[in-house]
Amino acid sequence: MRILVATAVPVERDAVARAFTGPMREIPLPGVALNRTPGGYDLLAAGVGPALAAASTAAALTAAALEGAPYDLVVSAGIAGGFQPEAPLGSLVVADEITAADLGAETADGFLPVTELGFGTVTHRPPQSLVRAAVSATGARPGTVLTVSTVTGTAARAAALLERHPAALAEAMEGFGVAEAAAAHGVPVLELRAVSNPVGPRDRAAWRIGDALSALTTAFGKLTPALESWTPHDQ
Ligand SMILES: O=C(O)c1cccc(C(=O)CC[C@H]2O[C@@H](n3cnc4c(=O)[nH]cnc43)[C@H](O)[C@@H]2O)c1
Repeated sequence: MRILVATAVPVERDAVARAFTGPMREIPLPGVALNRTPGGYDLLAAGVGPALAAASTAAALTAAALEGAPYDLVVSAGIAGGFQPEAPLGSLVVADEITAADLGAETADGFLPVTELGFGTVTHRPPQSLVRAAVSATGARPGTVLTVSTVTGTAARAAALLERHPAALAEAMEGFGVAEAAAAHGVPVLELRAVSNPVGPRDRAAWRIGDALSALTTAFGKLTPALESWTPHDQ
């Protein structure tokens, strides 16, 4: 099983790396660098936001395919804002839906997703069996993880997002981009997030990034055996 784990920034990648023992090997590729674990996981700090995350993930997927050793699974991982009270700080969320929350058009009657404008897609659904395996291994809650290009900073915006996406547990900035790249290569995707801050009014003092990064390390320690025993044919 060849697995690519895409985080946004190096501190998230390093939090994932701490779940593995042994030395990492750096593999430079055009535009990106992979950190390969002794067990063969490739860790990628893919950048912040859906566009850069998609471009970096696509570069890694293309390089692997051209080498004749394509990935079997892509995991989008990192910290996230959690919708309260369902996703408290330090808790884990696994996406059963990865949804681009701000990909569309603002109209006088409200927001229209691109799908209602007649093109594109706004949601990717990871394989249900994989979500179940990840939930059971890590204790994460399953739910929608929104991808946004602008971090929510007001209670009104948080409420508007929840009204449109009642099953949303968390928001982050890369999952949909990573999922688009994976889908273009026909590779399944999973998104795992550790909650570092509440979604809502901006309050930097409320961030618990260290706790979220520790939760991410612990989660990957439990997740990897589950990923390795999962087969893409499971539903
Ligand atoms: O400046 C702020 O108010 C602010 C609040 C929360 C997060 C940020 C970031 O720049 C982090 C972006 C980074 O981390 C993920 N992330 C973490 N929390 C959130 C969130 O509440 N909403 C969206 N993304 C979040 C995200 O995936 C990025 O990689 C700044």
